[in-house]
Amino acid sequence: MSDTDATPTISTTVEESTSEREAQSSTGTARAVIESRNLDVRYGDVEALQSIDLRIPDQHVTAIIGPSGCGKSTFLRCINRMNDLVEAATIDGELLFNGTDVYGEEIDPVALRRRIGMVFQHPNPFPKSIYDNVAYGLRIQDITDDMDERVEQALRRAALWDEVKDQLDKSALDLSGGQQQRLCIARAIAVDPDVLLMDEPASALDPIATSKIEDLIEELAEEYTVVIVTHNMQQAARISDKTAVFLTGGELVEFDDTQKIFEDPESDRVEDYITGKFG
Ligand SMILES: Nc1ncnc2c1ncn2[C@@H]1O[C@H](COP(=O)(O)OP(=O)(O)OP(=O)(O)O)[C@@H](O)[C@H]1O
Repeated sequence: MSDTDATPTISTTVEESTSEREAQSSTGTARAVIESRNLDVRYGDVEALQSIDLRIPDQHVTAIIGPSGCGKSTFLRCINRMNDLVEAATIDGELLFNGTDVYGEEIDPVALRRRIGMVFQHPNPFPKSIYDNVAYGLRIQDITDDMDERVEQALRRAALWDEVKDQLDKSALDLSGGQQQRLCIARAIAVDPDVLLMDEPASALDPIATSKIEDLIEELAEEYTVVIVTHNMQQAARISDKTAVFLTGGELVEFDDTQKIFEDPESDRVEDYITGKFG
């Protein structure tokens, strides 16, 4: 289905939700931009997520932590329907983006992924120039006006402009790993998404590049909702506002303010995980 065929599109859904946004922000409570209700995911016989109920607040950083195989990436990939590409995956329950079920029949996954961008563990720039990487998403949306300005703004917001402004024609593949990852972030935000999903975005980077990405994530949360999967508990504690702890078996055990999770979790299992007793 093309974007123009999708009725209603994700864009109209977002516009319809403005009154909800205003109503909730007036109470001082962040609106949930993503909400899962009773979400179950299986890959064939493997139960990857069990009855996940989670509300991800607007314009904050939410970290998802937990031991290997507990379903963190699966949850992230459900949000923008990347799991559609996995034949064995079956999904039950509800996953709402601005109040609309992203698995609803009327939703176009390509349009959805423009509103919910994704950055992966290993930087994956296209084998094109720095400029063309950032311009890519805009061109496929037929946005051609003010292209130079849009590319510059995305690179600035991704804290990369000063390092690349004199070499925009250079191949993206010639950048360092950390620069490539910031370029991938610039590519994702050039189309002005609402949500950025990040799957261990710094785990392949050295400490200096990691620190730049962490600073950037905190800045991005002023404009976007960021959901980050990380194995690095210090990183989750440093940069996130909310933390969800998934444990083995695909269970969401606790979700709360990050400070509460790390200083005074309700669950003994979460405390054992945080303090390194397992996982
Ligand atoms: N494409 C797939 N096909 C079959 N099983 C899968 C697939 N992807 C994930 N799984 C299984 O689903 C479960 C959850 O995997 P997932 O990758 O979501 O966990 P994770 O918490 O992100 O792990 P890690 O921290 O190691 O990346 C695991 O048992 C995994 O083996």
